[in-house]
This record gives sequence, C-alpha cells and structure tokens, in this order.
Amino acid sequence: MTIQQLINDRVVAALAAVGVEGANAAIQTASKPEFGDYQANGVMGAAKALKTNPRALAEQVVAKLDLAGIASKIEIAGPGFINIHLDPAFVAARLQTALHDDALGIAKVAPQKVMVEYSSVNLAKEMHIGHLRGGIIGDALVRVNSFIGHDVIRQNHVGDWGTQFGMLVAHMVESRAAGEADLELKDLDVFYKHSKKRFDDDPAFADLARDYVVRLQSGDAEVLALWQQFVKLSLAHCNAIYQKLGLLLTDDDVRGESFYNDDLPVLVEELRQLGLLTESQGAQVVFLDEFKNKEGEPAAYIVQKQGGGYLYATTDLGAIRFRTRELKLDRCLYVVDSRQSLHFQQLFTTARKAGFLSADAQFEHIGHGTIMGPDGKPLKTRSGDSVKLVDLLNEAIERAYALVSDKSPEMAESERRQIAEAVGIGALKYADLSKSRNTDYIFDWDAMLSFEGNTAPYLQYAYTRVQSVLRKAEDYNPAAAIVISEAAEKQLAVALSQFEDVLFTVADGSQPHHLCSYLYSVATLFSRFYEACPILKSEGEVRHSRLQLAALTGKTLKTGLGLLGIAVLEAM
Ligand SMILES: NC(=[NH2+])NCCC[C@H](N)C(=O)O
Repeated sequence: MTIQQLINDRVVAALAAVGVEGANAAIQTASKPEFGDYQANGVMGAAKALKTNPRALAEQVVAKLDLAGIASKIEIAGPGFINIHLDPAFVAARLQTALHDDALGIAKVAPQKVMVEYSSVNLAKEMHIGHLRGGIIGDALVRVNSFIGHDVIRQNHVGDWGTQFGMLVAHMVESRAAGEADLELKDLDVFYKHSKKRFDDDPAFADLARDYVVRLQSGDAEVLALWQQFVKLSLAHCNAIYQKLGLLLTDDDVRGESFYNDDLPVLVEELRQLGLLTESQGAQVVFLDEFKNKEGEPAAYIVQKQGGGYLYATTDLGAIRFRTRELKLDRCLYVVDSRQSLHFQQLFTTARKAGFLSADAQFEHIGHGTIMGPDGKPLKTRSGDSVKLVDLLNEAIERAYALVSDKSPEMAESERRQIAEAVGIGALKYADLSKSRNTDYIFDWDAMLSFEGNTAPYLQYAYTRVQSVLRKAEDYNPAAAIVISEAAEKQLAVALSQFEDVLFTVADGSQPHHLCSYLYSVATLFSRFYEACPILKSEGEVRHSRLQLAALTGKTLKTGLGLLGIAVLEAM
C-alpha cells in the first residue's frame, strides 16, 4: 500500500472515531520540510461542514490518530492542518524492502484489464511530429500500468482504410510494373504525392483507383492482397520509427480501422433497433441532447453518411463495442491529440446510450497538446512542411553526439555513439513527458539537451554519478542496515520511500510528468545529501547505510527513467 493510502486510512478512521463519517482526509505530501512529510488537510473542510472550530476538531482527531510505527511526530498547525513526520525506522524498513526487490517493494494491485491505445497513425503517409507526443506518452502509460500490476494491452488503431487506399494501391501496382516500387516507397510522402498527381492528371489512372476502392470495399481477394502489401510496407516505416524511439509497439499491437469494417452495418442496425437513429439530411445520426450545435440544437453524431458510407466515428463505436464485449476491458486510455476532445466526448456518450459501455467502464480520452515552434505556432520545417519523425530523431541523436564529443573528445567513437543515442532520444522523450500533457509546449533543443535542470541528460548524469560512487566502494554490503540521522539523509530517504505513491498518481490521472518531477527531486536531494553527508569518507555503520541510500537512489532513477522509456548509462 502506498504511504499516502496508509495515512489516509488511519486519518479517516480517526475522523470516524470522533464522529465524522465520509470526510475527505485530503492527504498530501508536505509542501515544506517544516510541515513534516505528509499533511492531512481534511479537518478544515469537515469542521466547516459541521460548523465547529477546526483547531479543536484537529485536536480531537489527533488524539484518536493511530500512526504508531509510521509517524514519529504529529503536529497541528495553523487553523487545523495536521502535519505528519514519518518515523525514520518506518522509512528505513520500506527502503530495505525496495532495495531487495526488483519491483522496489511495490505490491501489485488487483489487476485491471487496461488498454492503452496510442500512435494510431494513418498509414497513407510518413510519421511526423504530430505523432511524437502520443507515442511517448502512451508508451510511458503502458510501462507504468504494467509495472504496478495491471494487465495491459497495447493498441495501435492505425488508419488503414478509406478511399485514398485505392489510389495508393493503384500507384503501387503501376510503379512495380515499371520496376520502381522500392525506390518510390522509400518515402511515403513522396509516394502519396506522386499517386495524387497521377490521380489528378490521368483519368484512366483515376478510374483504376476508383475501381480498386469498390473492389476493396466489396472484399475482392486480389485487391485486398495488394492493399495488405501496401499496409505492410507502410507499417514497416512505422516500426523503424518505433524502434529508433524505443517504443514498445510492434506489429502484434496493430488492430487498424479496417478490422471493424464488416461489423459497421451490424452496428448501425443495432443502433436502429435501439431506437437511437434519426435520418437527418439523408444521413443516419444519433442526436445528443448533452451537446448543442451552433444553433443551440442537440448535436448530431453521424454514423452513416448519405449514400451509405461509414465514418471515423462509426469505426470508433465498433472499436468500443469490441473492446467491451470481446476484450472485456476495465479501462481504456485513448492517447490522442486534445483537438479530438469533442469527438471522444460524443463517442463515449453515444456508446453509453447504446449500452456499448457500462457506467463503470473507465474509457478515457487522454488528450495532449501540440508541439509548437519558437513562433508559438505548430512546429514546421523551414519550408513549411510538417517535420518528419525520422529527421527529428536523427537530429536529436546528432546534436547529442556533438555535445558528448565536445565534453569527452577522448572517448571511443562507438561509445560516444551509444551515449548519443540514449541522451538524444532520452532528452526528446523527457522534454515531452516532464510537461503536463494537457498543454502545448515550445520545442527547444538547447533546453532539452541541457545537463542542468529538469532534463533527461541531468538525470542520466546524476545516475552515472551515483554508480561511480558505488563502483568506488569495494566494501558495499547489500545487507547493511539503513540508519537515518542527518536531515539531508531523511529527506532523501523519505523521497525514495514515495516512489510507489508517485506511480499510483501517474497511473490514476495518466500524467507522466509527476514521475519526472519526482525523479528530478530524487536527483537533487541526492546531490544535497552527497554534499552534506560524506559517503566514501565515512566509516562503519554510517558509511554502509549511506551506500545503501546511494544504491537505492540509483535503482530508483534507473527504474523510474525506464518507466518513461528512457535508458541510463553506467558512465558518460
Ligand atoms: N480511436 C481513435 N479514434 N484513435 C485515434 C486515431 C487517430 C487517427 N488515426 C488520426 O490520425 O487522427
């Protein structure tokens, strides 16, 4: 159980013992060291509701508060804050457990079946900067949820269906006949442009493309096979990026839009039977009273176009139905750009009306902001095109390489290359993950690659410093006791004991930046501890205890960065 949960349960029990039921104990980590390690701020709210003096109520609660073996001091501050100082022995015992356990002593939760849907690129084009945030955030959510014990399914809901595939397949066939397919398909954007040009310029080609669409939609085996070949080639482009970026996604995680295709007529019929459909301007729609359009009328969620075609929205309903009925998910996280927020709100509302989602199913849109250029507009290349991910990743690695070469010119080339990869990719990921996912941010190479501040290079470097201390201590004893006496020791130790608290916060709100702030504070507390408390120059029990704190700092940084998908190095 997290420390926060443990304290919460005890404070809730104390509140109940003085007759306050159902109050929120409002446990937080303390905002300043003077306030202890945790604060219970719920008494003020409870006193207000009961119209009694908060300070007096706090005194009654503290009299009943049993934190034996957990806290060494409990104080009341201000109007009725309860400040809790953890008992160093309690902290030390938790650290011992963490040191000797691969999961850092984090007890597994009752597993939920959680899907993280992310990346979900459209296969007609190359991956670009718009796909970066979702990929990075989704991957971190997969790792954190798995680590705390959930049963996690990764899902790449790729856009692999639609009329443009007729054109692309036609162009693939044509360039193959000319022996140019390999060359053409090296760059999907160029391939797309060329096929579009053929489509616009040559009516015979356009007819062929249209014929392919019809045959594709009617399930013609020959065209389906060609379409599959194109999809495979396009996915290979994605996989190369996933690998370079160190994402967990593979072909096994792909279940594209086409998967739901055959189910769409059935689904629409089901909506009709449920009495949810209305015909509006020739289209089949579900009217949603919960949303108003510009005229102040209920919004129309269109599931079938005039002429019978299905939409993005219909496929998403199919996916929800499948995920609930077949996969029986408890939770589904859609990591998708915030600009699709209305789509998801309307999707979930429609799905609830149709009974595709039960009231307690946690289907959530995990929205994220946009990556901006220095001008505050979405980042573009100099020529105004969208930035290709391949180019961006290569640039990250090259910049890191220049930095490393500058710092350590004597280092072997291959080693510098290896460091550059970890630092470059790590910096790119961390810059994203350390900011609240809800907001936009301005892309800044220098800031993300800096060895100072809340960055990946700073944390990676902090990790190597810890490891170098440990390498120097030939007498390191992994069984040594942890004794906490100095203030800097206590602050580091308490922070280390809060890893579990943080992971649960990250998983609950799908907010990886909390883990980043946490790791940054662990690294800064370690360097304060290192200044204030000699490790290698001390002796006996103190030396061994401090080495244990260093060892757990290293383990926490490595595991924490690992959960963000960022590699550490033993030296750099
Ligand atoms: N279930 C979903 N709608 N997922 C998001 C899909 C994103 C879509 N392929 C796009 O590029 O905009």
